[in-house]
Amino acid sequence: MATPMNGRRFYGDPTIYALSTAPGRAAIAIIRISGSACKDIYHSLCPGQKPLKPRYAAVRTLYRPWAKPSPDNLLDSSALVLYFPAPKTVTGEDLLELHVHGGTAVVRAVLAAISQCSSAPGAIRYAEAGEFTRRAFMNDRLDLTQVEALGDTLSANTEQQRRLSVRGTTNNLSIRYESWRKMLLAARGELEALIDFSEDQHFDESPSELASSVADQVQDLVLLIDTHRRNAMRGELLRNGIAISLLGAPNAGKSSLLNRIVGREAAIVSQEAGTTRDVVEVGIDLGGYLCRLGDTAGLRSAVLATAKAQQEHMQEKISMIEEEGMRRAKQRAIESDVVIAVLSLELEGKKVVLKPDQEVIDTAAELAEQKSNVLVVLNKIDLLSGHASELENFRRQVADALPHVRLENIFAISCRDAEIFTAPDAGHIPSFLSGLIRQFEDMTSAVAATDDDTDASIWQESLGATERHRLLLDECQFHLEQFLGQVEAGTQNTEDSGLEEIDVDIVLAAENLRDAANCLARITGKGEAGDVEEVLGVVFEKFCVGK
Ligand SMILES: Nc1nc2c(ncn2[C@@H]2O[C@H](COP(=O)(O)OP(=O)(O)OP(=O)(O)O)[C@@H](O)[C@H]2O)c(=O)[nH]1
Repeated sequence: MATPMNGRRFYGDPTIYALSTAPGRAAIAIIRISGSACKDIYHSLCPGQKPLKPRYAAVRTLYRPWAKPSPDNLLDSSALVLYFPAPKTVTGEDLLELHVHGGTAVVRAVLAAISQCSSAPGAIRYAEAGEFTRRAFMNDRLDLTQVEALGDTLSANTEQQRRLSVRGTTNNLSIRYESWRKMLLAARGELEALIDFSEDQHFDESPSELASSVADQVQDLVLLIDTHRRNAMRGELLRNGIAISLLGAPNAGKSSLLNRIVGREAAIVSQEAGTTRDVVEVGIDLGGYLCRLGDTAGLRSAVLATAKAQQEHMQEKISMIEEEGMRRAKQRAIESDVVIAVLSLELEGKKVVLKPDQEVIDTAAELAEQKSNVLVVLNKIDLLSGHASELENFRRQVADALPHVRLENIFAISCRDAEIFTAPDAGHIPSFLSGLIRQFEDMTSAVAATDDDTDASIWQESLGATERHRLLLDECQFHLEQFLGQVEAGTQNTEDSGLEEIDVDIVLAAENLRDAANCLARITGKGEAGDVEEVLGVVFEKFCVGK
């Protein structure tokens, strides 16, 4: 059944068909058929009608197969039919497209008719999920990186996911991986020539010169791969969503802010401190970025009491449940891509004060020092009515307490004003959101390989690399570093012992280059058959029937 084609298994039989548009009532439904029986199916459904001109749309009447073309046997009175001959088709096989009227009964009747077009059992069957794309891959019409990008395109929900996946459907990523692989294979070839011919042939370079020039090339490649991996991680933020944590003292207004951002009452807001005990997570599209926004339990120092307890001169102990809530809040913040520390102004008698809890400040300061991903919002600025000039002082106080947070990342807001008023920037929430989206842009734009490399746009496509690519690149980098370590140690030995010949185990070094090249081949699907089959299952899981 299977015949070899371009070194891969050719998926010639059986012919597959499927409804490629969404099921349900619609103006038009498109049925795709791929395989060697396309022409036979056409002649069975459109008996006596003109042959199709390849790649031209034609209007045809569809009848039940093997039946007289009479009104009784009519399936669809006018369908648009297109025929694409192999091999330059989306699947690499003959392809027939039937654009029929989108009524459920019409579609069902045409699908049933297609399955009856051949008397040979199993020659024509309904396609499995992703089978058209699988055939495109098997017939070299798409490589694995393009297949993955296609899967992402189909599941893209936000604008940024769409942009990322559409970029990946070109084969630029594969071209890059292939060029790296070829470079490694050439380097390996040079090294192996040393083993095979060094005894009886003269080389322009001495063995040690050759080893160090190969090491220089490999070193450059390691830098490129490392940049590519960093960009892949940035792309993963777009694909998987940016995790955001709201961190702050009880009653600072975390739940109120979450509700203002989401635009609905996703979290409970209450005057009672400690309302949020566990992480409340909401998925949201912010400016085209998929985000997972988490409201967390309030953080407070053990010695500090709530406002009510303070007034009554008593201290509240932190219960075990609250302690667990705080632990989860901190853990979630550590694991998040962005942390929003919510501080609030409070009324002390008639005076408005900023009394941030030390636990919140310490946690935010530590996070800001480790990664520059902390934004601060100073909430409840409506309490300042009439004393708005004091706001700058409060902002400065926050900046002093959190020196690693940039001043432009400290925002003053009022969740209450945002709730009550309808003005475009009520409560300054939209200004804060613009700042948040700027942070997303910074985190997800491509980085260049070196500081001198000012044009990061050539790295743009690296954002489309998937987690699978990144893991294989990690493995590739490991082998390259092994190689560099061997050359370095060998060169050192040569120098120390005054040897003329380089003391590097060339066989082992070449083996590392081979393993590194193989990792790159596995990314594009040009690896060994077993590897390819293994990833195919994972990649095609995402696909729907008809794609
Ligand atoms: N004046 C004023 N009050 C606010 C503002 N934002 C929130 N509040 C009030 O502050 C109180 C606490 O708000 P929440 O949003 O529940 O605070 P929280 O940080 O989620 O509290 P916990 O769940 O206890 O951690 C509620 O009574 C809110 O109405 C604001 O901008 N101005």
